[in-house]
Amino acid sequence: MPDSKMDETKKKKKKTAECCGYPISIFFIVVNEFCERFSYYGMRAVLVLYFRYFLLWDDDLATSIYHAFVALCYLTPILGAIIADSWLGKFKTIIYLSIVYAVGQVVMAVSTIHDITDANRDGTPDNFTLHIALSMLGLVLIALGTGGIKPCVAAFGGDQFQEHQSRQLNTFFSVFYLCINAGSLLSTLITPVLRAQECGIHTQQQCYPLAFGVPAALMVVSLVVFIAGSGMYTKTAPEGNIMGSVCKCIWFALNNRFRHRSDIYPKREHWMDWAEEKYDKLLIAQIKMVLKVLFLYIPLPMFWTLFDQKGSRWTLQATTMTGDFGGFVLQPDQMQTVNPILILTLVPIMDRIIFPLIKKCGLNFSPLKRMTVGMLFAATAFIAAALVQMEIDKTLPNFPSSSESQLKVVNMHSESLIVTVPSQEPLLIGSFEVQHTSKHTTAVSHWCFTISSHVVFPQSSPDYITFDQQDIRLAFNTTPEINKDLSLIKGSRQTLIIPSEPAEMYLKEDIKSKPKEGKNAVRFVNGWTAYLNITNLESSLQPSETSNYTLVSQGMRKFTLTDGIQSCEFSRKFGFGSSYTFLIPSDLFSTDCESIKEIEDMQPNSVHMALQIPQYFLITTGEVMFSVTGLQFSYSQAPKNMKSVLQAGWLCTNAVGNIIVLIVAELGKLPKQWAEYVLFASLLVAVSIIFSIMAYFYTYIDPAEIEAEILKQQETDPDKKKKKETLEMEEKENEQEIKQTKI
Ligand SMILES: CC(C)C[C@H](N)C(=O)N1CCC[C@H]1C(=O)O
Repeated sequence: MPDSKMDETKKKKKKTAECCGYPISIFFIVVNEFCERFSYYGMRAVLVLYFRYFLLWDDDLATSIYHAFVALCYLTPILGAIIADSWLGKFKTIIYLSIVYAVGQVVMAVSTIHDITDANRDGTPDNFTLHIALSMLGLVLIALGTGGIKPCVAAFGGDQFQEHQSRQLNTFFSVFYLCINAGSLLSTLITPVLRAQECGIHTQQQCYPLAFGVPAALMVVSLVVFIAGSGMYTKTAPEGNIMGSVCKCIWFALNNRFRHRSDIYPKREHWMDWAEEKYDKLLIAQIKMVLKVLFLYIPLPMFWTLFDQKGSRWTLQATTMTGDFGGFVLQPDQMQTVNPILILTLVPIMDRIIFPLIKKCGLNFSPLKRMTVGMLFAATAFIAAALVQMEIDKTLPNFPSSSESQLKVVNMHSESLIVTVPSQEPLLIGSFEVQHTSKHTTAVSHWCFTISSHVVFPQSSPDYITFDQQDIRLAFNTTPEINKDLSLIKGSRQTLIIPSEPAEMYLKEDIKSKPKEGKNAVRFVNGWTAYLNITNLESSLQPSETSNYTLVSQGMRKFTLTDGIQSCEFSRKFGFGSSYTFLIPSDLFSTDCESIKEIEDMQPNSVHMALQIPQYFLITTGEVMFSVTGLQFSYSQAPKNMKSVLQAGWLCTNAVGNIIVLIVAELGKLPKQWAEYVLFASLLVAVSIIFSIMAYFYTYIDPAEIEAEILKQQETDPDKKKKKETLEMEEKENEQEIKQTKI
């Protein structure tokens, strides 16, 4: 940094107002971060639902675009850091990119107003292309904004502290992290509630404009708060195109090293020293500092690969568990809020109790050691997740493999039927009853036939089901006897519905995995003599027809059945993740719906979501040790003119982790989920061992001290003038290049 500029900064630093040892400007920065994180996580909480239920995308497209957006948000920090450190400085970069961000949020909120294209006022947009285009534009702007400002805000916060405030500087990063999580916690609780409201000009629909509008408003507040602190900030001016100089210096060092590869040339301590002929010692030393830290970051994405699965695999795991806590019911996706809640409690505990205690015990718990231990905590979290998964697996239904089929027979005929399957006991199926046989595999290797075994009804009269090698054949004791050949779908569960007229029997595919989001799948078989309208079903049910599954949430659910003349109500309490087929008998209305029979296609979840708390506790403890420390470390080890760049490098580890999750999700899973968890835990243990070895060879530095020393040396260095001239020439060349490109 030119000496005049450094003096200017020093002068400004002296003027900063303090409160309890902290610069007052910090208040504006942490409030800004709180609002920004509220805005980001609030918008993210309803994004997939917006894709799925407003834009009507399928699950795969919705989740892919969502993950691509998250990855982009953690890649754009590089851009923000380059703009800040090489061109605008952190303050202006934060302001300009926050404007981009707020505009993005507003565009996103506008894209969710269905009325803007709903000319026929039917409640659905008429021009999806416009809504998609607007939302994609909004998301790109948001990604640019949120990612762009992220490395700058943390580094800008650090810049506010003076040399004598190093203890406060460390606490700042913890408070900064607390604000991130307080903002994200509040918004992930609030925005889904806002979405569930109904609003609209012509028709009332789910209120996405409010769910996206409130985060947009918070982003504007964030910007206003940041500008309000303007007069109090310590603003370090950028030192020209530092990133351009860094790239050129590295390129020159590599080239020069290659040109002098022969043994006749004496070796130099570091390959970057080959830039000494042309470049300033200070720049070379600064590049060395950054490269050393970036090298250390190579194994770190693995931590985020595990961490980011909280939102995907762990939430899926929660959908196979029960969230009934007695007084309140927790939905599977709400389990994720345990992470920010724990952050809010664990950060102060670590900072105030655990770390000071470790220090008192005389142990040197250096930042890199903390990060290694953080990784080990995350690995144990995955072992805990594997143990929970094993418990869940014990309660899951025995789904057919890809070479098996499962069949269940439902008899809605007025008389009992008997079914025989070769090499099995004959089965009696009473009228309006269900019969399931135990698993049976035929001798033919490519054709496995399994009949599930949930409920066993008493057997009384003999009749037969037969099946040949490819298909099954059913014979019924009706006059004349009915024979039916059926082809079962491999890897599927099917129900054979035998209606009041057995000759019209048909197969209906059953649900073959746990219903989504912990909901319950229900369907009805209409044994009533006329069509029926049932609440929650898409269309009316013809006589003998079986409806498709419809998903209902946990709790007491009421169904009204009507044939247009008579009606009755049927209520049932549901747990999580169950599936039922309800048989509607011919005496439906005379029994006031009481005679409806239920078949449990799938048991409700029985393992409690509270069992996930240990894994959340472990991963969050790991996060506090890894992420908060990483943030501090990236700031403290960066040269003053590349603080944002190193913050961006740190955030990049998160982006790469996210991308790995995407790839892993695409590549598919191990057959057993618990095995996948153990695999990830083992990989992270291996990576943390590698990281600890790398950390062992890392020497902590005080960049400011090194920089001051080099500057002092250069004062007396006769070569200094020459190198300064070269640098100035370079800068002029740069400027000319830029001018020419503009022309
Ligand atoms: C996922 C939580 C809502 C937030 C998380 N605990 C967290 O603070 N972060 C995850 C990535 C880095 C950091 C953030 O800056 O959001």
